[in-house]
Amino acid sequence: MANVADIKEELNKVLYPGFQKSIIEFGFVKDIQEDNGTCTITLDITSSAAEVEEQLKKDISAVLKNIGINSVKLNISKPEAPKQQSNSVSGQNIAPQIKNFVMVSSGKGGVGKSTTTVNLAVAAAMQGKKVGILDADIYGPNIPRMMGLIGKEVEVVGNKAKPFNAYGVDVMSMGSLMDEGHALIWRGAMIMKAVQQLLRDILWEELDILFIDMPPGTGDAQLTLAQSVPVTCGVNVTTPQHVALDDSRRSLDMFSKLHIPIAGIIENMSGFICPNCKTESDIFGMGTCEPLAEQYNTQVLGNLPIEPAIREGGDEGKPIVYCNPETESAKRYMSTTAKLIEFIDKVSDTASNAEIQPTTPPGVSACSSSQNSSHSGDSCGCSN
Ligand SMILES: Nc1ncnc2c1ncn2[C@@H]1O[C@H](COP(=O)(O)OP(=O)(O)OP(=O)(O)O)[C@@H](O)[C@H]1O
Repeated sequence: MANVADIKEELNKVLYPGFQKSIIEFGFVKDIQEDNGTCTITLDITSSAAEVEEQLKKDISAVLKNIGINSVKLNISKPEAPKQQSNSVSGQNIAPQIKNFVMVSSGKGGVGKSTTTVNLAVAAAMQGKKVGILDADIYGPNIPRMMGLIGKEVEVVGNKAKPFNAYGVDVMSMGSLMDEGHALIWRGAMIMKAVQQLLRDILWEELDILFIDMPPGTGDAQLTLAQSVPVTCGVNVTTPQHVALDDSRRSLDMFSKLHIPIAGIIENMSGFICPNCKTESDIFGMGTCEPLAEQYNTQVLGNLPIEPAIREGGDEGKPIVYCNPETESAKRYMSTTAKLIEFIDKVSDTASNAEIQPTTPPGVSACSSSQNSSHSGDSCGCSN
């Protein structure tokens, strides 16, 4: 009858799949028990792949048969398989301390994307979340003004920059890192580097949600972001006019191509609330985003009216949702944010960027068709 030493000798012949060393040499065999012809082996392996486990079972049974053991019980402990999340085989995440990344996009400029980002972020902080805003709108970084941070110096710790904090929200903007009024001509590779540095070289604390204010359109910044971190979901901001909705479609298509779950559309400048009589009137149209949302199997997260206090809040660095919470707009920002958080909670564990691979060699723009193009506002190379 075979004893534990005999069993160990046989197991020394079992190679770990894909390697030239045995499971004994690797130290994977943690325990061997022999009881009346039944052998119980405890293995601690490093792969979560089912094929590895199957192969080991086959090989161990085969070698033990040689010494008359036909009944083998294997207890294999292995690492948990990584969770399949939304959107790279690389699965890059250069800012793992942040739980959720929300990409705020718009098909075109001037629809209120930055205003919306600020108020959503402040509202989320007011609802108890640890929140940050990354202003990646390199062509028009407006977040410092809207958060009352104009003229504030960036604090550098070691070789990293510390985010500002305003209204309970951590904030960093390209605008705070560039000389004021200094316009840069951004090329594809520069954009990619800037977006990555804003994630990697900023001392972001542990956050529940990082809201990312993207440049308008669908270009290098969007693709780089999706390749660098697992984006939890995307929010599209639009105005209700049909011309704006056409641009929004491109933005929503981009989310789909990048496997980013669409949290919803925010219809901004949806009706006008008169500051005097408080009546709401239709200016650019209202409710036109519902069919668009249906088409993309998503929802309208909220309708924000044109309210002069929203613009004033932006210009003065006093977000309406925090500074004028009694206004209709502030209430709508709060309910829109609650809906967004509900969506984030639903999809949070599924976000990944494992399928998004660089489409061009490092240093070359992934999206621009020409390396010399300075601003590829609406060219999404991801589709090529
Ligand atoms: N609902 C609103 N009511 C009143 N004013 C608004 C509203 N939304 C945005 N605005 C104003 O419209 C202007 C453009 O807004 P904002 O800068 O947020 O747009 P944007 O889409 O981020 O633009 P860009 O992409 O060009 O940076 C700002 O002056 C802002 O205060």
